Amino acid sequence: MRWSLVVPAKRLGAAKTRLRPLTGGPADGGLHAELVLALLADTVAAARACPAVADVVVVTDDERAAATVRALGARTVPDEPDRGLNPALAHGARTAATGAVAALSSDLPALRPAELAAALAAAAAVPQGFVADAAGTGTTLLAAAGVPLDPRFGSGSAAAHAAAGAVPLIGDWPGLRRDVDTPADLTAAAVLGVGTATAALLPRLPRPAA
Ligand SMILES: Nc1nc2c(ncn2[C@@H]2O[C@H](COP(=O)(O)OP(=O)(O)OP(=O)(O)O)[C@@H](O)[C@H]2O)c(=O)[nH]1
Ligand SMILES: C=C(OP(=O)(O)O)C(=O)O
Repeated sequence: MRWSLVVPAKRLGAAKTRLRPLTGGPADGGLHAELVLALLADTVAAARACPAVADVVVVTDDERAAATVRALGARTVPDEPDRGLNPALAHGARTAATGAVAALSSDLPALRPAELAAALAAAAAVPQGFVADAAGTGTTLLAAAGVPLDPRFGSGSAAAHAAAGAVPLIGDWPGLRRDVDTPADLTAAAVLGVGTATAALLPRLPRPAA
């Protein structure tokens, strides 16, 4: 089974505010936006390199993010209907080229194509499945095969997805589970090994995460 992946990306300057301490605050010369973009680029590059993935669609109104992910082979769609993360994911899912669709977090710089392939293979066995983040409370992948994607991302989304009938997918997928919300998360991702975009940025951070 091959999958369409939907990746959300709000405007770079507005995203991932918990990472702002890493780049020195609002007057950082655009470094925060570069960091958010690097996390997205490494996530999309790993997804595009996964043989189980037919199509990557990034839901964004950020022109720089759109140009970067298109250069990596992803498609983009506008950030509609402008009602937050879950409606944006549902909108992206409706444009999918396949009947198997998964929402993937945009902040997975340590993602490996092989672990994404393994998680999608596990997801193919159930109508809806999800991968919890490293903390166990959030979600990094929500997959739907033959049924509409029903995204419930946000605080406590692992429990919300389980309550909606999605099956927790279990496997040794540390890069897939390692989303980067905080400086400590970036350190943990660096220990696993991050993609080229994030690796190039780490030495430029005034307060290095790793
Ligand atoms: N396209 C799109 N992406 C969104 C939207 N809201 C959030 N996202 C993306 O979804 C991911 C998780 O979003 P949140 O959990 O709200 O995190 P965040 O606001 O980026 O980070 P913090 O400010 O640190 O809480 C990030 O990659 C965001 O870019 C939205 O309305 N549209
Ligand atoms: C939106 C979510 O994650 P985060 O805020 O960690 O990006 C989530 O885990 O559902």
